[in-house]
Amino acid sequence: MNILKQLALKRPSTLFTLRSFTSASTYENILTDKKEGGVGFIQLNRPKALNALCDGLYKDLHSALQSFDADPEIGAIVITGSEKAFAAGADIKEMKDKEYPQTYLIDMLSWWENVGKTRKPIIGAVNGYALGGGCELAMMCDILIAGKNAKFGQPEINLGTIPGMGGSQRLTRAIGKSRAMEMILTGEMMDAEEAASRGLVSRVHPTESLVEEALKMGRKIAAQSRPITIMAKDVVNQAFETGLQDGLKFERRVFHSTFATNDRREGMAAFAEKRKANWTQN
Ligand SMILES: CCC/C=C/C(=O)SCCNC(=O)CCNC(=O)[C@H](O)C(C)(C)COP(=O)([O-])OP(=O)([O-])OC[C@H]1O[C@@H](n2cnc3c(N)ncnc32)[C@H](O)[C@@H]1OP(=O)([O-])[O-]
Repeated sequence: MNILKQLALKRPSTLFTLRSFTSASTYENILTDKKEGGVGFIQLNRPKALNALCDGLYKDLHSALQSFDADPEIGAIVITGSEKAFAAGADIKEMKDKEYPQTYLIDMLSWWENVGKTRKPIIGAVNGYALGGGCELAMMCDILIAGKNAKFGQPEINLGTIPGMGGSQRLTRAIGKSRAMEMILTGEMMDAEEAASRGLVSRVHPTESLVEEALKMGRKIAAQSRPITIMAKDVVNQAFETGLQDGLKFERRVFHSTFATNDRREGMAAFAEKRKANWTQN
């Protein structure tokens, strides 16, 4: 492991205090950059395997997410792949020889849930294939937008297995039981327009401009108060993860807690004084 990568793993924020480091990216399976306006950018980068999600890619992604989460200059994160593939699934070649006891013992794939523990909002920008684990990774993002050529699918059934990174749960919640069941049992793909019409993605853009649109959305989010943004993300996630009464109670408590922040005071004062809010992030 080179020295820069060791540093990044030991002290996650060290490398991310630079303004931009596209060319200085220290990861093997992803490219990272700090974009203007406080947006952390992550591009999955295993072109020869259509960004299949090998263990090394997970480690890189997790490390980059932790670094951006810890970086006070970053307010939102964009994850994308290539124009051909967001990610074509878990790495089939890496897992084909595994046996049951081993998968159970290490709770294989459970570590991917760490992506959902990222506190800052993640925008997933999907062009091309988002299949199996790729579709599941996309669904771990907080906002999902798609290029016109995006194709979502859970084709594990064709491999004699089932989704293992949350697909059966998140897809069903996102598009309803019947269509999720159809996709998971037939392995067939869904195109971008249908994904938008069913609420799996919030917008569809031309393939070539998708990343710029994601960055634009990221800049808009990053311009808001950081603590309030994280609170807002938390309450929306509760709607996805709990029943209505629990969710309502949680939302109300977090709403009350915004009154403990200066940014809430500033936001309302700025409105009343007809000026732009000056966030102090506390
Ligand atoms: C455990 C439970 C959870 C399981 C979750 C899963 O995600 S299961 C997975 C669910 N996903 C699937 O079942 C989808 C599997 N993939 C496909 O069906 C097709 O690749 C395609 C339709 C996406 C594109 O077809 P295309 O003709 O345009 O392209 P191409 O096919 O020529 O691929 C180029 C190279 O990429 C390689 N590679 C691609 N995907 C994977 C992968 N997941 N892994 C490893 N490698 C992969 C491919 O082997 C080839 O390498 P080679 O031979 O040059 O060394």
